[in-house]
Amino acid sequence: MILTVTPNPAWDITYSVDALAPGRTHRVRHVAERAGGKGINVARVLHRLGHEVLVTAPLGGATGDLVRAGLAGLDHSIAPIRDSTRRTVSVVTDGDATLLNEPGPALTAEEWQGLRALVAARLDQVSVVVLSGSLPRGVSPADYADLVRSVPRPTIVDTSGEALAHAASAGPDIVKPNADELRDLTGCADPLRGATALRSQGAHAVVASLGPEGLLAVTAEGAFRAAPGREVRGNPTGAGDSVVAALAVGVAAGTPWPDRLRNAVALSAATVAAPVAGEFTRDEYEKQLAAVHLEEIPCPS
Ligand SMILES: O=P(O)(O)OC[C@@]1(O)O[C@H](CO)[C@@H](O)[C@@H]1O
Repeated sequence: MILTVTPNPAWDITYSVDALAPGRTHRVRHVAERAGGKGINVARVLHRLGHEVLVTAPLGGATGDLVRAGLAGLDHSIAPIRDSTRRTVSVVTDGDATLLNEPGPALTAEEWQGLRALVAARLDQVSVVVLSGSLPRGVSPADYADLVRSVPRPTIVDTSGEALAHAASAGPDIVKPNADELRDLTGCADPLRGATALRSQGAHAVVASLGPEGLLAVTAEGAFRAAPGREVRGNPTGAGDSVVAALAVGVAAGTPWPDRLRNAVALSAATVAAPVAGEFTRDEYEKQLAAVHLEEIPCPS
């Protein structure tokens, strides 16, 4: 089983509009609402792929009740919290998404320990742990690194800023920043240099998502670039979560890096083609998989 931890889950609202213009009134063409937060999206993708998955998250208030109801069909273990779970809004135009993410509740030390206890209680059934998304207020990057360190299983971390820096130093198997997160953290404009610098801080592998250009990975088996071979337009929200889901499957199965990356790029591109985060069709996934370009590249010295 793959266990996902979503420290700051959300009720995700997706608005589709023709074009986005700040300061103007927008008539929304379509609204989609669902349980979200990165780890929950990862779990949904894993479930669609046929993998056994367990969602863990803190939830509270009326929004937390909505998220809990939205997890029907996914095995989940929830830490109750006093404050209300957040909402996130994704405004989607043709091929682009603008995100408005509320900060979410502050967790007390007891509530964070409650979440950690849920994770610990199920570890004996788990092959890979995915920790994904932002940290709630009240949880320090050091607390987060401590959680990563405490998990005696392969771990994949997708977060940003100080939380990413601390998590990387806790020695996870993979960290997956996007290009902006990598540049902000390492100060390197070149993602290859950035990924190499982040890996030297302790992560065993760094997989950077580069938007339409695909993925760049620096691993113990070498450095690779993987790019989609078929153009996709749609909603990029959740594309990174599909990358993480594919990497988790690859880690669980012990798949070699080039195949992990091919699967990750194809699944991510298929997710962009679907209207809401965490969705994809098998048909698009398979077409994308057949078209991925993968190359091994020299590691910078
Ligand atoms: O605020 P975070 O935790 O960084 O990201 C949350 C979020 O924007 O990420 C997902 C897409 O990856 C959305 O479904 C979700 O609401």
